[in-house]
Amino acid sequence: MSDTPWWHTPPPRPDTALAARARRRLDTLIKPPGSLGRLEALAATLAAQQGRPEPQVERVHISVFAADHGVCAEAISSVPQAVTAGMVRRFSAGDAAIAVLARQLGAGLEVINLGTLEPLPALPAVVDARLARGTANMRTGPAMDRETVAAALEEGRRAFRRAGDCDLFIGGEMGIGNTTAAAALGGALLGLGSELAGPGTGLDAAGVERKRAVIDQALHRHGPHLASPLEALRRVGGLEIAGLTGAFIAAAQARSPVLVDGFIATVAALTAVRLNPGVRDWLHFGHHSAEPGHTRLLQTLAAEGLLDLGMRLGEGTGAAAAVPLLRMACALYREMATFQEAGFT
Ligand SMILES: Cc1cc2ncn([C@H]3O[C@H](COP(=O)(O)O)[C@@H](O)[C@H]3O)c2cc1C
Ligand SMILES: O=C(O)c1cccnc1
Repeated sequence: MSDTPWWHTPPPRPDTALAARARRRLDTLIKPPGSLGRLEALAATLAAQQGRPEPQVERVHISVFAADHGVCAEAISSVPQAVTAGMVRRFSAGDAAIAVLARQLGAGLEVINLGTLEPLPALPAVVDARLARGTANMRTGPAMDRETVAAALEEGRRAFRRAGDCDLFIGGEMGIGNTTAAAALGGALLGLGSELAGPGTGLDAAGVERKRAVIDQALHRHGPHLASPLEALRRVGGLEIAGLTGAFIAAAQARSPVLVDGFIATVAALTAVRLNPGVRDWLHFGHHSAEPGHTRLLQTLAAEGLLDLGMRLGEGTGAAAAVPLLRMACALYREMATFQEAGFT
């Protein structure tokens, strides 16, 4: 038995020989070299990650982690906290945005309730894994205790394992107040203050100022403890952010490519990379969110979102919207003729 927690175990490296082979093949296809732009790099990277000469993104699984936030007591969101549980019901009913997109893609969708304020009845496609009645208010104390953050990471790993043998994993989140937690956690990881805070669901300028003050007070209160990414996650993060973090690490450890969503999911991805740097090799970024702090997060991860549609919803929607591009990249790679096959000289 080792004392090192599972989330520190480095993932394998993608197969660079397969990536090189894929790039060579791409240059033989009937097009000017490089003319399919980032679709070419996508196909090569997916081949290397999947360990397959012919990459594919047929089987997609989406896990949406949901939880409430004690910091909502500080009036940092434009909507009431009860919307978190309300949306879990809509995910289950199949008429929320991510449920519609999952159907469009033929993707699996599972919701993991890590901590709505009130319990929910048993619902189709919802796993009841409530660890707490939401987090505690980060402004006045740690959001979670040590056991809870470890359990939330573990629930993320379990959710990924339930996804089974998929070609691509997407993690989404639902939690009113979680752009405050994500901005605080991102600020802690980057050694910033509240610069990453933005309107979230729709705060006005005065609301954003209030949100920034709450984040600055929380960061000040937790001070030097935030130097550890796990402590930062525990003190100013959220249950669903920890679930996402655990799922991303587990996916990388199992050689599964991950398509990261917007602002909150990217903070979880950054947390995963800080806990376990090799995770970065397994991440793709679906889009560039309209939440202003996303730009800085993507830069830090040397990442570029595939789409830039002004989306700012979360739930995994910005990642789901990019899946057709990944599918096209794979189809082009697999199905285009080579110059030789086409008889060109
Ligand atoms: C109806 C509704 C559905 C959502 N689905 C995702 N979010 C998004 O908004 C929330 C974060 O924003 P804030 O920090 O400002 O509360 C998260 O639940 C996120 O997933 C939603 C928000 C609403 C209102
Ligand atoms: O980019 C996101 O994920 C986002 C932005 C605003 C609100 N909820 C989610």
